[in-house]
Amino acid sequence: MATENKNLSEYDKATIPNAKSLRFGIVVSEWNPTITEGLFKGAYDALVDCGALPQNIIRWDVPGSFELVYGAKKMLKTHELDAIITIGCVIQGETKHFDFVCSGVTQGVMDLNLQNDVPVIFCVLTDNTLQQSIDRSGGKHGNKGTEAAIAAIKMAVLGL
Ligand SMILES: Nc1c(NC[C@H](O)[C@H](O)[C@H](O)CO)[nH]c(=O)[nH]c1=O
Ligand SMILES: CC(=O)[C@@H](O)COP(=O)(O)O
Repeated sequence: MATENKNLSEYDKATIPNAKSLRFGIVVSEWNPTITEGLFKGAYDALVDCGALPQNIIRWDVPGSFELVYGAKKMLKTHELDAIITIGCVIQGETKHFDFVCSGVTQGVMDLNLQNDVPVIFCVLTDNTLQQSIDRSGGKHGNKGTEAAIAAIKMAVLGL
């Protein structure tokens, strides 16, 4: 199902574990800040709506999506967390740089999940246009940050 057929912000709290005892890290890319701030708000608000305590949500900012992986790796080493959300917005430009940034952050986040016991959630938009990013960060398709927060809660308690 494509995003256009699913609202990213919809969730049923009755199906979400209470997050009051969970600790979250959120690493946010500074590229396309209007978009990434919208994604962060979606994630933060959903975590709190599901019971997470503000003092248990740590935010670090990094220059771009390519740095999300190092930021999450360093956060894992310095904090005891139950899940990390990486937030970025990569928009196609004139060159192939888009391809390498997207593949790098995608593989890097996957590697962190394979190498550690803390789930790292991939909340990185990889869009063709700014409008697609607007639509997925609180626009007509909802907010991928909200979706990422729900994934973070579910993965934090997986197997418990
Ligand atoms: N073009 C975008 C970038 N590019 C910057 C890289 O992420 C990285 O910071 C740089 O190559 C230095 O290592 N980053 C985004 O997050 N979004 C873009 O659209
Ligand atoms: C994803 C990028 O790095 C890209 O937006 C940069 O734009 P360009 O490919 O025109 O240099």
